[in-house]
Amino acid sequence: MSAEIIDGKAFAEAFRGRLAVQVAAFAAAAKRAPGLAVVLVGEDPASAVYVRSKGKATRAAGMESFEHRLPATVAQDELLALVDRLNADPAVDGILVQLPLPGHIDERVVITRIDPDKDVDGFHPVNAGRLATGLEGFVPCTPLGCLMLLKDRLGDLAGLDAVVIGRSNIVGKPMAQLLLGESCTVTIAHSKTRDLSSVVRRADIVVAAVGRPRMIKGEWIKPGATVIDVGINRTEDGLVGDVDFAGAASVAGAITPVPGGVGPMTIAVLLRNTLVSAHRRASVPYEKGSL
Ligand SMILES: Nc1nc(=O)c2c([nH]1)NC[C@@H]1CN(c3ccc(C(=O)N[C@@H](CCC(=O)O)C(=O)O)cc3)C=[N+]21
Ligand SMILES: [Mg+2]
Repeated sequence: MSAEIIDGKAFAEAFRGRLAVQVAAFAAAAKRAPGLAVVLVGEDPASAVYVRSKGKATRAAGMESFEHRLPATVAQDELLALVDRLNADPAVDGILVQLPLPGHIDERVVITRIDPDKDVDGFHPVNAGRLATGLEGFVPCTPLGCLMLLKDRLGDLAGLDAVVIGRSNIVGKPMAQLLLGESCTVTIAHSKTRDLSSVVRRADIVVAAVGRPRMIKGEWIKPGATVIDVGINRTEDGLVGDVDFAGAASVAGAITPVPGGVGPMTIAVLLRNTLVSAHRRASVPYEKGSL
């Protein structure tokens, strides 16, 4: 084992500590705390765990957490009506509707109903368009968390070869946009990519977001590369990533573990996006780059 282990959990904790200070400064200026509304539909146990830990982290940072639980059988119109109320609520700076939603609900319709300026997940097409065209908006939490870890380790990313494996709207596509914005040479690989091992082998930065346990092999990794594992796969041997960790750690320069890598960053960035939203909505200025 030669790779440095990137401690996302420690990084996220330190970041949340700095955020709490900035939340207090916002609250003093605006005479209110930033507010995050989280909507959970149904009783999926994994989703319930995430929503609970989001609520805890929100309160620990000094923000207000508004939690809404709806039964799995709720009508789409009822969910949309809740989104409308949250859009109109001045105490709510950020809205997160936990995905996946039950099969009878069209996720695109729900996401598109969220006010783009409260869409702290960055899933609304308006925010995807803003990211793609370099406008200010909200960037999805997981890819932004990955970028923070990469910049912390590598500094300037300009000119580096980056491969993103996975093309979802939530991780792969926004991750590729962010890396392009940092002037990386970006390749997006996916299930139809031919000779994936050769594509991965030329990368200085590998971001794995495919959702297949241990799919990315150590022999594919260029010696010294930085490997970011977004995978959260529940298997018989517990939680594992999309990367064969033991194999990759013997060749990579640095690698994120699962758990304790990208996951905790996702929640920290959610709080960060909510604080940014509060600043914008209350017209309280903040120092660029401080958040
Ligand atoms: N609208 C919406 N926004 C989301 O951001 C969203 C979502 N829906 N649906 C589900 C996924 C998943 N997700 C995670 C957040 C934190 C960890 C996390 O903190 N993981 C820890 C512990 C994991 C564990 O022990 O289960 C770790 O990786 O170390 C993981 C996954 C956010 N998601
Ligand atoms: Mg659905």
